[in-house]
Order: sequence, then structure tokens, then C-alpha cells
Amino acid sequence: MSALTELFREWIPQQRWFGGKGREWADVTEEGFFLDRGNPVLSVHRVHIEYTDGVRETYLVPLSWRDQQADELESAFVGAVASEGNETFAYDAMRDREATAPWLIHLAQGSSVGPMHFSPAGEGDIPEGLPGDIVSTEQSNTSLVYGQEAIFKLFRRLEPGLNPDVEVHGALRRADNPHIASLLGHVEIDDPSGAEPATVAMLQTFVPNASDGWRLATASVRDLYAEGDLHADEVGGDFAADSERLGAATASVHADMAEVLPTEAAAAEWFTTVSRQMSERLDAAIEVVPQLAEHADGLREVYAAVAGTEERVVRQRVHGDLHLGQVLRTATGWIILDFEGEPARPLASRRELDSPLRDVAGMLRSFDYAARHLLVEQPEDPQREYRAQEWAARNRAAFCAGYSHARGLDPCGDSPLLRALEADKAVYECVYEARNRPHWLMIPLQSLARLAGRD
Ligand SMILES: Nc1ncnc2c1ncn2[C@@H]1O[C@H](COP(=O)(O)OP(=O)(O)O)[C@@H](O)[C@H]1O
Ligand SMILES: O=P(O)(O)O[C@H]1O[C@H](CO)[C@@H](O[C@H]2O[C@H](CO)[C@@H](O)[C@H](O)[C@H]2O)[C@H](O)[C@H]1O
Repeated sequence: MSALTELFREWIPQQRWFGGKGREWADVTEEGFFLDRGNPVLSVHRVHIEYTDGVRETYLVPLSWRDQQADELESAFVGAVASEGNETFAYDAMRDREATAPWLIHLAQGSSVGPMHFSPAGEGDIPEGLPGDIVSTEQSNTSLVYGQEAIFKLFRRLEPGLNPDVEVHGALRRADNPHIASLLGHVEIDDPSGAEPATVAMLQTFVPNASDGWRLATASVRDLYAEGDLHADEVGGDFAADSERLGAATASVHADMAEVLPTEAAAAEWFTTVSRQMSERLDAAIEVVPQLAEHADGLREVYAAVAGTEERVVRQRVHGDLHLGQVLRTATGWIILDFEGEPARPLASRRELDSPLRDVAGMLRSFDYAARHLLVEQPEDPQREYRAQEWAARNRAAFCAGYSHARGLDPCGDSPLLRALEADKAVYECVYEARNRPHWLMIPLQSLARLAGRD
């Protein structure tokens, strides 16, 4: 094994963006090239990991190289490598500000470097020459903000094919949708085995002076808890009007996606397939989170009800992982981000036509999350639990009303599919939390008691 792959074996599992947590590594190889030979030198590596369960994944890791250790970059240090008698020091290039300019310079020029191809969208200015600052929120990918003008998102896990984030943003821009940020360009890398190129990165206009929905919603919940006996509609930080606008923004995005991307009426087999897939996902999730087993019977009934449904659903492209952390509130309204779907799903399945209720369910789950997350670190308090539920119910209803007014169809009626999609999302969240934030596992687990019909 090369010195570099040894470093990756140590360093990658500790990175927030690494999706293979909890899996044992069987083998690792890497292939790299130089993207920029300036100071510092910038190299890009595709790291191919094979796990003992046979699954293979490829991650993208850009490194910056220095002749001496840089104290100010201590938290970005990956390791030292000896070459021809000298030691060079490798850093996480996304945290090394001096190594961030080449991405935009190449995008502005539309260059190709080795296997990597940079494509400007031809709309809006690319602020080349500026350094980028890493976005510090918890992320599946890694983003750099360039001078509050543009945001560059590096997709860490590579798969052949155009990333839906680039594809959908491009389509919604053509539809002139007001609830998205403009696409400024994207980057692809050739596949070594001749498959379609993988999308490496996306550049978008940065939305300044905005707050994300999670921050706003949880501030509203905090206000409610601070106010002794008042109800959600009586305290200053009521979020319902914003939830309603968010419902309308979601409906607008769905309507445009259905207009400019393919659609298809759902046939009976689709409901059967969705029901089976949910059950399979539950089986896999129980392996990771054994506590899910106590809800399994109830959940299987909820999923079985989907197979027999006669709902009229038009399948279309959807967001796929819509939650309060994916929406930004500006002075004028909501912007929806990150159309790449659930990061753990294979790319092909993230591009499949689906029910828009998948996104409605994601957002309904998120209201539940926002309401409950403060309870996790508190001793049990039935009064607060009641208020959390009240807050969630109020905002869920407002979101549905906003969606319904804007699209002329109520997404939240008594739908077996919606209930099953909510349960399926909560099962996904249990696995996500067990792997990334075990202290939050209780949030989706407690919701599952309700969704599986035990509460
Ligand atoms: N166009 C944008 N303008 C302003 N902030 C953005 C923009 N795009 C993303 N962000 C910020 O970056 C965070 C992560 O972006 P996101 O696309 O959701 O990445 P990930 O796929 O890693 O979750 C968002 O929660 C938001 O705070
Ligand atoms: O934003 P990502 O694409 O990285 O999505 C993943 O991480 C999310 C957490 O950051 C996770 O969302 C869950 O926690 C949110 C609060 O942090 C909450 O608003 C969501 O409702 C809940 O699902 C998401 O599931 C995961 O895919």
C-alpha cells in the first residue's frame, strides 16, 4: 500500500462527508493528478474503497501540498509523505484557503485538466481570483463560499452520470423558477473504466443574508418553550406563516419540475414496488438499529397499505431529501437547495420518477425533528412533549395549506402513501443518526412509535 493510501485509511473515516461509517475496509487504492502546480500545489485524488461486505465506493479528495508544516492549518493536516529524501505535508485542500482559487479559474476558462472537465453555464459572473471559505455546517459534501458571490459544492462520493443537483438546477433555471439559486457551472471527471463521467462539483450563485429553515424553525420552538403556558400561535416567534410560504415554494418547484422534466402516471405495479422497497429498507435498517425491530410489524402494515392503494399519483422528478436544513429564507421568500436526493442512495435511483409526496413527507418529518430536538437532552417532561407536538402539528398543517393553495391539490389528506413515506423517511433517519449523531437517534425512533401506530 502506498504512503498516501495509508494516510487516507486513517483520515477519511473521520471526515463528516464519509458515507461508509460503520463498514470495515477490505482494500483501498487511489489515483491522482495535479490540478494546479502553483504554491501550494493542488492535487486531486480518487480514492477507491472496497469494504468487507463487497460494496465499493469512490471518494474525491483534493490535497494541497506544502514543504513545511503550516501551524494555522493544523485542523486541515492529513499527513506527511516522504519523497526522494524530502518530506512534504499534505492538507485538506478545501480548508486551505490559498489552494481554493484554481477551481473558479478553471471554471471561468472552461478548461480540461487531465481527466477533469470544467463547464461554465454561460449565465452570471464567475468570481475568479477570489479565495473560497469552507462552509462549516454539517454536510454530506463540502462547499466553499467565494466572497458572498458564489458557492462551490464538491460532491465527495463519485458515481458515473450527471448529478441530479446539476441536472435539476439547470432545468428549473430554464423554467425561470424563483425559488432556486442560479447555476453558474459544473465540473466532471472521466470514469477510468469508460463509464459516463462523474459529476465532481457544482457552482451556484450565493444567496446572501439568508437564514436556513432549520435555524429559524428551531428558534421558534425555543421561543415557545421559553413562554410558560402560551400556545404556538400566541408567542412572538410563530413560524406558521413561513411554513405556509414554504409549502407554496415547494409546490411551485414541483409544478415546474413536472413541466420541464419527464412525468408518468403511477401504475399499480409502482405502488407494489414502493411498498416492497420500503420493507427491504426496513430490514436493512434493523441490522444497523436493532431498536427498530419493535416497530417492524406496525411499519409493515403501513407499507402493505400502499400496495393496495388506488391513489392517483403522477410520478415526476422530486427533490428527494427535502428538509428544513435545505431551504433558505431570504428577505423575499424561500430558496430550495440541494436537489441531489438522499446521499446514501445510488445515483440511478435518485433520478427515478417518484411521488412528490416524498418531499412533502420529508418536510413533515422535519417539523417533527425541529419540535423534538430540544427534548433530547432534557429529562422527560410530558408538558413539553405535548407542546412540541402542538408546534409540529401547527406547522405541518400550515405547510400543507400553502402547498395546497399554490398547486390546487391537497398533499396531506388521508393518504396511505404519505403515511408510509413519512415512516420510510424516519427509518432512513434512524440509520443516518445512528451513524452520524447517535445522541439524536431518539428523535426519529420516538416518531416511529406514532407512525407505526403504537402511540
Ligand atoms: N446558493 C447558496 N447560497 C447560500 N448558501 C448556500 C447555497 N447553497 C448552499 N448553501 C449553504 O450550504 C449548506 C449546505 O449546502 P447543501 O447543498 O445542502 O450541501 P449538502 O449536499 O452537503 O447537504 C446549506 O445548508 C446552506 O446553508
Ligand atoms: O443535508 P444532507 O443532504 O446532508 O442530509 C442528511 O443530513 C441531514 C442532517 O444534516 C439529515 O436531516 C435530518 O436532520 C435534520 C436536522 O439536522 C432535519 O431537519 C431533517 O428533517 C432530518 O431528516 C438528512 O436526513 C440526511 O440525508
